[in-house]
Amino acid sequence: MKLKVLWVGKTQEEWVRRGIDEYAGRIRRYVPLELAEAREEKGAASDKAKGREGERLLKLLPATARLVLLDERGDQLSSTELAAFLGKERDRGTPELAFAIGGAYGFADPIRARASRTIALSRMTFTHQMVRIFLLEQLYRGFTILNNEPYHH
Ligand SMILES: C[S@@+](CC[C@H](N)C(=O)[O-])C[C@H]1O[C@@H](n2cnc3c(N)ncnc32)[C@H](O)[C@@H]1O
Repeated sequence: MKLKVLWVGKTQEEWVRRGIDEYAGRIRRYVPLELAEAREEKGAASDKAKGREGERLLKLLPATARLVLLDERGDQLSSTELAAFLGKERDRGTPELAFAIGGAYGFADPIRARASRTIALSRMTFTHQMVRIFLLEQLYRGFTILNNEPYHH
């Protein structure tokens, strides 16, 4: 199984880029991982912006990929539940599992309709930049749990 993490807009801060590189490198010890960026829509009303950004995210998504959206209103999982989800997708032969992080206004309905599930990292709202690191760290943690490695306590 391959992983793909999609997001909207450039990574602005150097320290966020370093965090992404760190955890992406760790995840790649377990599975191939691709990171892909959709262009941010600037200067449009929020509904238009999230609609256009959603279309761009969908263009980056392979037809056979299962899509998981990150959204503060989604299902809240523990790290072990996320690990179990990754393991289940791997074992059922999912070729590509994609996680998408929205832009400043979140997701429009068409991309929500394409998703298999929606998960929250917390009920709190984080910046779409910081969620990149939080998600990648949780994916890495999930693989250490699946491999019985001493990272998750
Ligand atoms: C600034 S938030 C968007 C907030 C927007 N008000 C909304 O309704 O989605 C940008 C993106 O970061 C991600 N995000 C922020 N907080 C999150 C959380 N607690 N759990 C999961 N994803 C989160 C989501 O993908 C969201 O689309």
